[in-house]
Amino acid sequence: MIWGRYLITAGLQSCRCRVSCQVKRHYSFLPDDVKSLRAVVNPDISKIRNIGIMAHIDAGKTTTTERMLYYSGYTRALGDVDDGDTVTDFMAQERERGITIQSAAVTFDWKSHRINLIDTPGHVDFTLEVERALRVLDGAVAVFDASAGVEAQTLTVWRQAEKHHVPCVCFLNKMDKPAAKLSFSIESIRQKLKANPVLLQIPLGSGKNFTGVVDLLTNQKLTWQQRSMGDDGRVFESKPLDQSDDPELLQEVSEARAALIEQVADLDDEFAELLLTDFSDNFDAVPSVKLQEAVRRVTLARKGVPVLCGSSLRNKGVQPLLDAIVAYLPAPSERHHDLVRWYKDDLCALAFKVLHDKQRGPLVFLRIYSGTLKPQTAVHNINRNNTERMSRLLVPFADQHVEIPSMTAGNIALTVGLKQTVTGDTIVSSKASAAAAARRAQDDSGMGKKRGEHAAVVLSGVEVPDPVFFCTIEPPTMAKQADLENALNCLQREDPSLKVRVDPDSGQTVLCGMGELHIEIIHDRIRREYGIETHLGPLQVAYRETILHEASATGTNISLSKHFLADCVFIGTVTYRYHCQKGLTDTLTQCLLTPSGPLLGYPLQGVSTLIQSVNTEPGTSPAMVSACVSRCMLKALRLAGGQVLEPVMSLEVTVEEEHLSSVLGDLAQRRGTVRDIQSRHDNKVLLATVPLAEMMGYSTILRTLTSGNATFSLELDTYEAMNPQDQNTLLKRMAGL
Ligand SMILES: Nc1nc2c(ncn2[C@@H]2O[C@H](COP(=O)(O)OP(=O)(O)OP(=O)(O)O)[C@@H](O)[C@H]2O)c(=O)[nH]1
Repeated sequence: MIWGRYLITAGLQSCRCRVSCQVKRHYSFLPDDVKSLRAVVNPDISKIRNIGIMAHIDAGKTTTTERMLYYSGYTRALGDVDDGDTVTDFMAQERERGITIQSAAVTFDWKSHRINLIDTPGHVDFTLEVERALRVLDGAVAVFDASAGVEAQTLTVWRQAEKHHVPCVCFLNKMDKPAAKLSFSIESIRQKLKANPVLLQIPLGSGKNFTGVVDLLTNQKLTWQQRSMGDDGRVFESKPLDQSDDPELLQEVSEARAALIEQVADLDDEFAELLLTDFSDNFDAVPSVKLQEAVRRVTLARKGVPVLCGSSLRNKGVQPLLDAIVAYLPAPSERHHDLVRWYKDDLCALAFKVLHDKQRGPLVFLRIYSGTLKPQTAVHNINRNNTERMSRLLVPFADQHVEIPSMTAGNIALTVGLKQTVTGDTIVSSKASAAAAARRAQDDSGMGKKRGEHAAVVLSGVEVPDPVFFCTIEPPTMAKQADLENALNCLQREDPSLKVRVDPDSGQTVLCGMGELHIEIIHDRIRREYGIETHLGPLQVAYRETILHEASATGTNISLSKHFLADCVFIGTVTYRYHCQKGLTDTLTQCLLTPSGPLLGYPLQGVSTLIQSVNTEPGTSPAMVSACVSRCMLKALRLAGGQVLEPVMSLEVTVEEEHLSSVLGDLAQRRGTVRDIQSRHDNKVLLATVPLAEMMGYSTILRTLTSGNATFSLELDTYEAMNPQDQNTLLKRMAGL
């Protein structure tokens, strides 16, 4: 039985089609034999590493994760994305398409350390999934295709890691490719990520002849001899470099080691001092353990990123990467998590992911920051201000889960029974514990009660970007509407980037998502997981609107014998003032927060409102004020003139030179603007901006234009005003003309 994979590289996603399948995985100790894990359910916090694997699509995250699981003893057979039988890509869509959609958590042990690893998606439509994972991780491995260096999505996830101050290790994968180049990749990390790469290894051989690496800290030569086709790379040779080795290699290693020592000394004062006091005669004599300690300090301080290389697919270089995770990435106790100190030893955890399981209901992933989590106990959700009972506690092994009696700070746990909890919620042991933490926070900061108990003791979540695409979704029959609503509710709890609303005019349910692929996957999941064959309307772009100039309007609303007057003025600066009767504030605020544009009813942006006065008579109802303010606003908006803003994407296309001109010609017809054309080996990398509305179905067109020899990535850049001609065309189309 074979899973075939057709890598159609010119795609919003790389599309790998299933031919036929019968997936059977062999887990080393699952489901019956989980002794090794149970033996150390709660390891010492210094031995825990909560890490994520992140990269551009197709860099090899899942392949690398598979090798880690295999070498750690977690699986007994190597999974392969191309065969659709990896552990972490367990959703049917992931296996069919060969891409990661959901971040999956796996727990395994490596050299007496507990590694909680999250494999994150590379496709831009699922960026939020990466950010949610990074929010709760202590370190990350950034995987690169060594022939491509830093690619578009790597930049995005790198920025996310920086935002959450997550120390990283870089892994230059695919060193077996003929175009793989160490110096090019290092330079692109330096240039594009503005990071400080600290090279810890030198590759042995290149392309097909890549056989291993030299560890610059220890001067050990690590070689993986491919004895047979099916060699799993578990066994490799480690021996010191000696004079019998190739003189060129000796020279290269000696220079690279000297450069490493110098670089680390520049970044770490303690190491510099050690060199100058104890090894001033011969820097090279510095013990590797001292160098390793210094590299660790540099990594944790995020002054530099260790760089390793290998080829996961060819089973080379993954064990040293695991060693590097343990050696250089931080334990939970080495990370500073604000707020946690207010809880002392009380439970404080963050819900960072929700999954719906048909049998067990919602499964909530929690990162425990302090205290201990136990099953069959009640926990308090600060964000929702409710208390829920947790029935079971599990350790996540991708789609397999092992039940455990308790879990301590620093770990990632999976809970059953929390039905109200949503991604981003803070979970504590009780309301009293939250109040005690709030008191500690106030005492410590010297701020009075005013600061707000809630804000002080809640862990910050993740910002959810606005969706850029939407379409209507309809059940096959009205009888299925309730089922569809339930499915959408469940999917929304899992995925905060999915928005669902009801169109006020047509009453239709509208799905709003981050891209074509995102909406396609949601549609597919409703069919497979909830058994509802829905119909999707045409995909539409989420435009915005703004006004052209300032305007003011006055309105009067008369009801029975009561009347009042409201004047609204729209101005260009951010000012918001209101003067009204007590009790009407909320109504007015609500009215101002949800205005829609005058042209097509899209959300307004860049508009500020000043209500000059609201005059009411005694007994005027808030609803009347609201209606009057709305009317005034509409009037003022019409007077202010409308302008449609359209989402403009940054596009990166990597294409063979011979196809460049046809890609450029096509882009011109799509109202694209070319920003730069760079060379990458034999390929050209085209950087451009293009309106999202012009990019529907681009993957198919690009595939045709380039005979499948191009890849592209698309990311929201900005919203721009449409020119009058394009705007008119859009208005006519929307009006059905
Ligand atoms: N030549 C070569 N190909 C590799 C290597 N590692 C992975 N690949 C291939 O690259 C493709 C993508 O690998 P994945 O592991 O799915 O990459 P990913 O980063 O997890 O992809 P997404 O989750 O979809 O973002 C697959 O066809 C792999 O077989 C490698 O070391 N060398």
